[in-house]
Amino acid sequence: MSSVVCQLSQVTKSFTDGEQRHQVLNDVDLRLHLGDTIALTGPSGTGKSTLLNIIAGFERVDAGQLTLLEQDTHLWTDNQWALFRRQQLGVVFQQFNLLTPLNVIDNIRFPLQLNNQKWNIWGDELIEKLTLTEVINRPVETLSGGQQQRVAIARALIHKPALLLADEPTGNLDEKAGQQVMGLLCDLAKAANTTVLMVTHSDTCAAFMQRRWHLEQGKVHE
Ligand SMILES: Nc1ncnc2c1ncn2[C@@H]1O[C@H](COP(=O)(O)OP(=O)(O)OP(=O)(O)O)[C@@H](O)[C@H]1O
Repeated sequence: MSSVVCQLSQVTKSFTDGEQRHQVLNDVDLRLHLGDTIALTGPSGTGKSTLLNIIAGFERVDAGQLTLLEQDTHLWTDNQWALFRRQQLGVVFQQFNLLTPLNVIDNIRFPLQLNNQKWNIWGDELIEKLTLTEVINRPVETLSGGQQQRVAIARALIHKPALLLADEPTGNLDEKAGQQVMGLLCDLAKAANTTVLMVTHSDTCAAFMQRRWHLEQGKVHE
């Protein structure tokens, strides 16, 4: 049995809007093993991004347990969360979220710098496979959407994180660019032995993942 990268046990989360309490997650149990690739689908507003935010430590659970790399996060300090995010987590968003004053190579290098690591052959491979060689010195804001998302994937995987969280990574791309990005994301995550949890509204994108989970009315169903 491969190791467990992320486990949620009876996780509950709600938000308060004025007088109203809105229960988003209701006793959610799930487990991600090393190398899993999972698509998370579900109607708009059901809590898919909230679930990713909880796993990334940007939101805290109301009740239940979140285990990351077999450590209970309940008592993690802000520093422990920062270390987990820096060393073990990659994120890809719909809006790319690149560092716009920087060029392509400096965006990709950024996580390595945070971890005091040097550029290595994996970085060269990422650039080649993501066909970024020609644009390596260009400011990222001058690139197409597809190119920017390929930079975001390189930046998310450069430190070979245990877990990649992707929130509608193809949402801003046309179908052709979206499928290309999905294929590359899957191949490179596999090469890095990175587990992927990806939120998507697209059946085509979900089909790139090994498994699919559906979030509705506070529960995750396989
Ligand atoms: N920080 C917050 N404060 C208050 N309510 C929030 C907060 N974050 C999310 N919510 C609410 O929680 C619910 C779930 O939001 P979330 O963004 O997780 O849904 P989603 O499934 O990702 O939606 P979409 O598919 O439209 O992106 C929504 O009703 C949203 O308004």
